[in-house]
Amino acid sequence: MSAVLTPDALVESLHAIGAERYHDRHPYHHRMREGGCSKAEIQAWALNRYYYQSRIPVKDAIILSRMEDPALRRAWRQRILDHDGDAEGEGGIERWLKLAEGVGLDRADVVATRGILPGTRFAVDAYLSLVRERSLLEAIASSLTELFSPRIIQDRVSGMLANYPFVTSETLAYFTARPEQARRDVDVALAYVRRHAVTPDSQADVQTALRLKCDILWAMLDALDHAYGERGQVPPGAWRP
Ligand SMILES: O=C(O)c1cc(C(=O)O)c2c(n1)C(=O)C(=O)c1cc(C(=O)O)[nH]c1-2
Repeated sequence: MSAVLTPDALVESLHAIGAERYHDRHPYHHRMREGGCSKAEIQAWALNRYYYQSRIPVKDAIILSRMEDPALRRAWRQRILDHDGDAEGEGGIERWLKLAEGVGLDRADVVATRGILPGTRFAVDAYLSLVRERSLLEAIASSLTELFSPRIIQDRVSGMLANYPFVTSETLAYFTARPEQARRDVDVALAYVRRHAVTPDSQADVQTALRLKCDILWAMLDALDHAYGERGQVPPGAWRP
């Protein structure tokens, strides 16, 4: 059996997982930021990722429903507000729809998730299953890919603005608020993990949950690459440029 890690060593091991398998290493991400994607590939990314965006508050509501501690619920419920907003026309989901419209998609089609890839659906639904079926500690730990998101967001936004004339900073406004929100989300999740993952088994569970979440994000880009990249195998029923 492996030895128990200090909280700092556990966090270090999580960073090592991110360095190995976060989706900033995926070829689709690199192609996108370097200007190698067609407009259709950018549109496919926006369309498919909307499904992820739309499920995030549902995922957080599942996690919230499993929390017994009011202080933790207070901290966690902010995530739902970030995505749903406080009123019509506000919040991250609305801003993602603006992004999708900005790259030329029809809002109603995006909201209907018509034409999303089977791989996207399976990957995102796996995230919901994970937070429903595994322990609260693992559910919380699975959000820790946000440790790495500020970096990929900066990389993506600067690359897209530099390389695609049809992409504007207004279109990408979704990402403006995210790095700060992600840092705040991570503070809460990491404090919980440091406090509760104090045995070799629970620490291994945390690492496994983070790997699984990295795999989910990776699988989403794999699906896009397979359908809209060089191979161009668009599955039946999926969006065609
Ligand atoms: O742009 C990205 O690459 C990226 C990555 C991630 C992530 O690492 O999970 C999230 C987001 N964006 C994001 O915008 C977001 O709201 C978000 C919520 C969560 C989560 O697991 O609770 N991850 C992410």
